[in-house]
Amino acid sequence: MLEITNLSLALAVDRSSIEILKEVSISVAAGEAVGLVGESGSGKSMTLRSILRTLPARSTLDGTITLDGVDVLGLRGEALRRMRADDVSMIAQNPHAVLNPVLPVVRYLVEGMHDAQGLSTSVARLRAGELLEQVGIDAVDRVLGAYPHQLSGGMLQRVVIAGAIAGKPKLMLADEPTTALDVTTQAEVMAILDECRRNLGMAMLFVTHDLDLAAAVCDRINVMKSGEIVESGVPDQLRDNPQHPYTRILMDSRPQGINWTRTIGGAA
Ligand SMILES: Nc1ncnc2c1ncn2[C@@H]1O[C@H](COP(=O)(O)OP(=O)(O)OP(=O)(O)O)[C@@H](O)[C@H]1O
Repeated sequence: MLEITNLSLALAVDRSSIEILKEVSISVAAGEAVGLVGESGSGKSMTLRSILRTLPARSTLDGTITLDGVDVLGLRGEALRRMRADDVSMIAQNPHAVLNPVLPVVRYLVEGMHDAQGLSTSVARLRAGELLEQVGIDAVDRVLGAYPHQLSGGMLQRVVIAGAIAGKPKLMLADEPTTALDVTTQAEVMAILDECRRNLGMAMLFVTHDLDLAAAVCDRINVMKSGEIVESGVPDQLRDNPQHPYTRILMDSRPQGINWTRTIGGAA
């Protein structure tokens, strides 16, 4: 469904050009969860931003990105807006940066559904309640009426997930969606995201620096270093028999924290 082929990205900074991505190829089939794992600065977020076409100015892209055969890099205007509204959703690291701090949560969800799906306010309000239930929120009315600063990071990230699944997009881009949360909340939010994705049959490109977490939620994993994919494989293969020295380093430097495979249940 998503095919990224030989994607190279250069950014013009001052008078020079920095190579950010080098011949990156990643495929994600319908309903599949694919991981993109690597250290900070390796180019994971820039890969996601290339798909959404939200790169900084003065970026030069080479290669192709197709979504169900549609040339994403060729989309303009209304076609690009529709792709972002209907086909692809994004969950970023920090939910506080996503919601408007001076508006209650209900406005975020209702306006999102109004803009993307053309729902009336009353229908979108009902749907917002259903979506919050889907992401495991009990006190729906309290959360809908709350302002972002009145909610915990985990609760807010659930709201962002609710917004991201509202239009049942075919592809979810998740950029370290639990990194900004405390450890117990990370596990809860990750389990909700995984469950929603599976229930709706959505594909996901999942960015993390944590190989164990990627192994727990993904069917296949790509390891990225300095803008290049250095190894790809199914989770067991990468964990039990890593081929590239960098994958071995990632294995050896795994954070000792949550046992993700036990928490999520394991995709493989
Ligand atoms: N606006 C920008 N201008 C210039 N360079 C940038 C810009 N944004 C990112 N970069 C550079 O692009 C490279 C890749 O960054 P990217 O954010 O994709 O890394 P990442 O793997 O997602 O890291 P992290 O895990 O910290 O989010 C880095 O070297 C970064 O410094």
